[in-house]
Amino acid sequence: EIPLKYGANRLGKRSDAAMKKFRDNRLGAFIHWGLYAIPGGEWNGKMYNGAAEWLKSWAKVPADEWLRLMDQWNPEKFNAKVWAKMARKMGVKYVKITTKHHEGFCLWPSKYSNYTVAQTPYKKDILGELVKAYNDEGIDVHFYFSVMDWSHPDYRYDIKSKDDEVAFARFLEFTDNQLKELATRYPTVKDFWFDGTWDASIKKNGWWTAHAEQMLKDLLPGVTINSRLRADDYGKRHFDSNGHLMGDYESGYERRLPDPVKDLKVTRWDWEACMTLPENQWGYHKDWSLSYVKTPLEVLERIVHAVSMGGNMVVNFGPQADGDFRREEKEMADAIGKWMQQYGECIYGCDYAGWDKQPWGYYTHKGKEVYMIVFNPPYSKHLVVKTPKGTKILKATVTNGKEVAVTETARNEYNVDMPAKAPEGPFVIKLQIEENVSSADKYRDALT
Ligand SMILES: COc1ccc([C@@H]2N[C@@H](C)[C@@H](O)[C@H]2O)cc1
Repeated sequence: EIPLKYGANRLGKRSDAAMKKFRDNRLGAFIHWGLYAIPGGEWNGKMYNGAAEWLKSWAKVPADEWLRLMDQWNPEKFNAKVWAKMARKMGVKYVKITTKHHEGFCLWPSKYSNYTVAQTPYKKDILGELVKAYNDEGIDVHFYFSVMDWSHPDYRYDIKSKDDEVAFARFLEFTDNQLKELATRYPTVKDFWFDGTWDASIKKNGWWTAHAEQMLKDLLPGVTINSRLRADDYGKRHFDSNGHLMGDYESGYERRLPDPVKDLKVTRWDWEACMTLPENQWGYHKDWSLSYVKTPLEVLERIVHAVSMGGNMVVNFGPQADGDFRREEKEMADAIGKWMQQYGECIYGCDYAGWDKQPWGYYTHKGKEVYMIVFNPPYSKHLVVKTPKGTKILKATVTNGKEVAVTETARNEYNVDMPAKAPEGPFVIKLQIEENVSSADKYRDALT
């Protein structure tokens, strides 16, 4: 292996209680909220169909002009308790909040910046209100933090001169100060999800990313840090130059998921995916007709898909400038929450089952049970299940308790019957299994 000073500082999954809680949570929500919610994708009468939180970039708005949006920041409908109830009803176990996105506007009254809620008509500490409200509902809070900061004169995309070096060193100190401020003002925070770390300036300062991870872990024992923060001695990101995952979980699955057959390598480490409802929009965009908007069923399938491969899923919400949510997002939270109410046991605390993927849906696993989550019921009315060598199915029950017949059809192959009355939407069959059964079977392999 290549000797590294700033590579992975641990091999394999973390096994401590804090990481177990991160993993068992499984379902989270993202909140992307900042000045970008005010223009909502439109600038000087022109609608931009790129990500609304990137409007400053698309419309080439100078930082001082963009930050004047602060004068309009006064979300009169904002009520952290209402947000927290919506999250609880959706069944999310954690919420990731944009403390500061690329624009540099801080949802907390940072003393290291003039671009914070304290300098707006709203004045109050939005982040503090949200942390308390979510925690009061038993929901963990994670912080999204963008290292790239378009408001800061010392940010550099690359380091090409001594001046760049000096300015960027000041910028990294500013960033350290903000991170320490977040960790000390909000000590119940459970995770930092770094973004805006792809530029050459960061890749040339891999040491700092290792230092930032360690600094937060010293301040908040147990806190989790995403791989996207990290660059090693040679600028390699997420996985170091020896191929080892840096940080505590992989955070590369943004608006995409690993293939359930070809990408089974992801089951070897912890990972968390995040997704949007319209294709590109994380921040509030006033016109969702510009791209396809996923249905609750399509969101649900992505949640189950992630958990079936040992990952977490974070579903994004982009609140309006007034502090309320758009109708589509309220309906999404309701629909997902209803399903999680009935079938959440196949998500929370569950992991990859290690069984071959079948066309009817996904497996998850917890303790001695394997769950079948059926999205595509077959005309045959039989759900084909192939178990690993030595594993037998003892019993199959629909989560309402009714048993369904299980017929062994070949070695380690079964037909699990669809329930007589197929439920309206995706449903769950719970399998009781016995492992390491060594039984001589009546089957002969074909000689070919
Ligand atoms: C240049 O491509 C992107 C796309 C999205 C992002 C940010 N990551 C997501 C989690 C959102 O915060 C989005 O703004 C950054 C760069």
